[in-house]
Amino acid sequence: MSLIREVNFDGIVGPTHHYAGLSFGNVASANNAGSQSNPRAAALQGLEKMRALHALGVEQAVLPPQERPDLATLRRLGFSGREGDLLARVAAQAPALLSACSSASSMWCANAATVAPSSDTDDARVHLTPANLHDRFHRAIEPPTTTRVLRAIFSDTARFVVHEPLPAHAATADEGAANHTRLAANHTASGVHLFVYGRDDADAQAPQPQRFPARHTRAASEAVARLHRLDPARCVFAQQHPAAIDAGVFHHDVIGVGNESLLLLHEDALLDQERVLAELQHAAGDWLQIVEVSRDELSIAEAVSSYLFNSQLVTRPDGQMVLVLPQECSQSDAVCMLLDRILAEHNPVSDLMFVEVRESMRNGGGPACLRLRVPLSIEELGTLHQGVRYTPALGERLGGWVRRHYRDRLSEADLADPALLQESRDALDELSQLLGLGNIYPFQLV
Ligand SMILES: NCCC[C@H](NC(=O)CCC(=O)O)C(=O)O
Repeated sequence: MSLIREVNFDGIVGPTHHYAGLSFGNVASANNAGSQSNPRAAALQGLEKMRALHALGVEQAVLPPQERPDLATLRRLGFSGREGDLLARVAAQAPALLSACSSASSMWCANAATVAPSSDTDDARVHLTPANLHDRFHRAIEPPTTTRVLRAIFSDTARFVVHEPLPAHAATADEGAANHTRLAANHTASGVHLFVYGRDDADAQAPQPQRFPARHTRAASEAVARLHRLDPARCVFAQQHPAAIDAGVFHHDVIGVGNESLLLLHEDALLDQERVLAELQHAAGDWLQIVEVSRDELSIAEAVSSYLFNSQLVTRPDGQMVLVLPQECSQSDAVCMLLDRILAEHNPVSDLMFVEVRESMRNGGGPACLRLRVPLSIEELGTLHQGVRYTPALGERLGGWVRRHYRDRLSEADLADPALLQESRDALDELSQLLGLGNIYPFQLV
C-alpha cells in the first residue's frame, strides 16, 4: 500500500469578510457583531498560515471563496431588478439578509465536508460529503458551490467520490469535519472515526442544550459513515456535552483535536465521556493515546476564549507533531501551563507554533476551522486538480491578488455598495483563472 499523507486545504478568505453576529451560540461571532473588519488582513493572515504550514513540511492546498453577496439567493427570496437597485432594496428592507448573503463564512472549510481516506473505505476510493450546514442560514447557502468546487478538484471518479450533501433538513443537519476526527497509528494505517453530534432526534431521553442550538445530528453522522463505506466496528458516535454547547462550544473542534495516534480533548467535551473513550480505545487498539485536559487546568470558558483546542495538530516529515495554535493562546497563563505539561509528557507533540489569524478568530474561527484535512496517497495527490496545491510561488501570486482586489476595512453599511459586488466578482474571476478551476461561480455560469 502506498504512503498516505495529510493535505490541508485552507479556505481563502473572501473579499466581503465582515462581522455580522450571524452564529447564535458562537461567542466570538456574537461579541464582535457590527465591528469593522479588514478583509485584506484576513486573507493575508490565512495565506501566511498556509506558508508557515507548508514550510513545516505539511502538504497544503487552497479552496477558493464563494461569490458574495449571493444575488442568486436574494432573487430566490423575492428581491428583483437591476443589481444596484436590488442591493439598495435589501439593505433598506432586510439588512440581516444582506449580511447573511454576504458572509465570507466558506473560509472555515473544516465545515466544507467530511472526508474518508481510501485506506478506510470499502471501495478504496476517497470519499467526501459536503456538509449541508443546515442550522445557520448564511452557511446553508454554501453547499451547492462547495460541491461544484470539490468536484472540480477531485474530478477523477476512479479515485474520488464527492457525494451530494445530505438532505437539507433539521433531521440530517451536518456541520462536516469540524465534528469528525480520524485517528490512526499513522496516516497510512487504517483509521478509527470519531463522529461527534449535538443531538439525537431518535433519543427523547438524551439531554439537550438549554441555551444554544445543537447544530449537528447523530442521523447525519451515521449517514456520512454509511456513504463513506466505513467499517462500522471502526466508527464511534458520541454526543457533545450539552453544557459545553451552552458554554459556546458550537462545534466539537472547539474542545478537542486529534491527529494520527493522539487525541487531545477536554474532560467535559462529551456526554458519557469515559464510556466513549473506552469504546474508542477498544476500536483503535493500544496505539491510541488520549490526553484529557481537566476543568481544573482549563475551564470550558477559557477553552472557548483561547481556542486552544482549535489548534492544528500536524505531523512533520520527521514524524514529530506540532501544535499550531492561535496567537491568542499565548495570552492565557492557564493555557501556557497546560502547553508546558503537554510538551514535557511522553507523547508525540514536540513543538508549538503560534499563528496570527485574528480576523477569523473574531468570528469564532481558529486555525483548525480554516482547514479541511484530506489524507491522500501520492497517486491521489497527483490526480487531483494541481492548480490548488500550495507552493511558495502560488502564495506570492495570491498575496499580490489580495493586495490588488481587497479592501482594508468593511462595515455592514458597505455591503450594499454595488462597487463591492463588482470588485468581488473581478477578484473571483481572476482567482478561478489563477487556480485553473474554470467556471465555478454562479456569475460565470449564466
Ligand atoms: N468552524 C468555525 C465556524 C465559524 C463560523 N462563524 C460564523 O459564521 C460567523 C459569521 C458572522 O457572525 O459574521 C460559524 O459559526 O459557523
